[in-house]
Amino acid sequence: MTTVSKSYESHEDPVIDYCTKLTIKMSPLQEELQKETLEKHERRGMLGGPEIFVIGQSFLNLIHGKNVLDIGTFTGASALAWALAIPEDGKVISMDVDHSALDQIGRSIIEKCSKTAHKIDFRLGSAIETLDKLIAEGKSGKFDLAFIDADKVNYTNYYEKSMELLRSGGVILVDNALWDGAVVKTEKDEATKAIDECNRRIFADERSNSFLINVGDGLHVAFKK
Ligand SMILES: C[S@@+](CC[C@H](N)C(=O)[O-])C[C@H]1O[C@@H](n2cnc3c(N)ncnc32)[C@H](O)[C@@H]1O
Repeated sequence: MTTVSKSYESHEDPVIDYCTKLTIKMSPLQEELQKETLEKHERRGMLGGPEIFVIGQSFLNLIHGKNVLDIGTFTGASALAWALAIPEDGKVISMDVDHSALDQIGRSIIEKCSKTAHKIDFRLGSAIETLDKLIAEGKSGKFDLAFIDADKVNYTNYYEKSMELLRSGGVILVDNALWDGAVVKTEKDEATKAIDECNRRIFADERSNSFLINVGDGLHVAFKK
């Protein structure tokens, strides 16, 4: 079985190489952040794939997106990608339980560009709590895109809360939706079961139009009706 590994990892499929080479476009700031993360962080495999960022940026352009939920910050690469794609008055709320990777690597790189940095609001704490707080503050229906990329056991919860917070026509991107192919295996650990459950929940959900694509580590795309 072939699944597509992240484009910054080595793999042996020349067709995938061809596709990613002719898809990935990164700003110098993104290149620096990717390089520093891959060179310096011991959990570098958590870094989002740049082809996923291009897809998300394209959706943001398509739907004229301004307000983004970035669920799982790590070194800030996905937050930076969305900030680069939204207008001056847009906002990315990026959430994580741990800011050590951001403080070690991403924050100083992102802050070099004042035109982009002010668009990102990094929130420390459980993403469930951050999303619930946004709902309690009356922000339901105010967001254009949600990128789900934090702890896998909460994927369905993140999907549900994102559906609540998105406006009609908004898009949810669920990263790692194939989990290196583990979703099709008979034996599944807790994370794999949770991703599989979320994929099936999205497929059955009449509130959205969706498709699951074999790009990167799998990307489930759902447009809120
Ligand atoms: C795969 S990384 C995010 C990668 C990032 N989106 C990117 O594109 O480079 C997942 C992140 O989720 C965070 N995380 C794990 N559990 C969490 C939780 N319950 N709430 C918020 N963040 C969580 C981890 O600390 C980690 O930084």
